[in-house]
Amino acid sequence: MTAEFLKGTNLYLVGMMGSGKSTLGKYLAHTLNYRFIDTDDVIVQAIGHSINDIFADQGEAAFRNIETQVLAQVAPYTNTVIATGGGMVIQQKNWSYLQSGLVVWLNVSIDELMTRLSRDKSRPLLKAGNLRDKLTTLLDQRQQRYAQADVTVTYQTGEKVDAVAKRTLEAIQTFITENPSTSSTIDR
Ligand SMILES: Nc1ncnc2c1ncn2[C@@H]1O[C@H](COP(=O)(O)OP(=O)(O)O)[C@@H](O)[C@H]1O
Ligand SMILES: O=C(O)C1=C[C@@H](OP(=O)(O)O)[C@@H](O)[C@H](O)C1
Repeated sequence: MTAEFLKGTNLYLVGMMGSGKSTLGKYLAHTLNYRFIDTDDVIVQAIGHSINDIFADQGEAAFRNIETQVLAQVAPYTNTVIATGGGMVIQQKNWSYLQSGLVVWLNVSIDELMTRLSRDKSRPLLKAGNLRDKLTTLLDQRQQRYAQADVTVTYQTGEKVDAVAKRTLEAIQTFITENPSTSSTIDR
């Protein structure tokens, strides 16, 4: 599929850990013939350590700085789907990069995130304590930021990635039709 309406604009996927940004991002990139980048993967490759180890050795603040640097590096690209880490939205300065493209919030319920993440060991912020409490606290802190996205796609129970992707592209198309000046990769 060539999505003429996108005009090469990058798509940034934001949302909670486990919301499916990487899964949907790969699918969308394949569908659109776009490149796919996962900012966490870029960080792991650049630093040579897992996200868990970076948090443990250098702390969250250092991770957030690296995350911003990676975002700054990928922002000039075009024709790219970028799956961001769940905390990318926290820092306001990151929004200047995110808004160089089109931002999509993958909004997934805490119950669904619980199902997906209950056995996960790769996410340092979920390591200790009660998973539901942690997710609820993080979502409370971040929800307003996620809601700054151009497009919100709310996951419907049981929906497979192809169905989520179809709805995402429809929502993006509607957004661009209603906001024609935002479909350019420059001067947003
Ligand atoms: N539509 C979906 N339905 C069910 N499980 C999903 C869906 N999309 C992703 N997942 C699963 O949820 C987990 C987290 O997905 P992932 O893409 O890594 O999320 P994120 O990149 O947002 O952290 C993975 O196990 C993935 O297979
Ligand atoms: O929500 C967060 O603060 C984080 C989300 C993770 O990415 P995913 O959203 O891809 O799991 C990763 O960047 C790190 O563990 C911190």
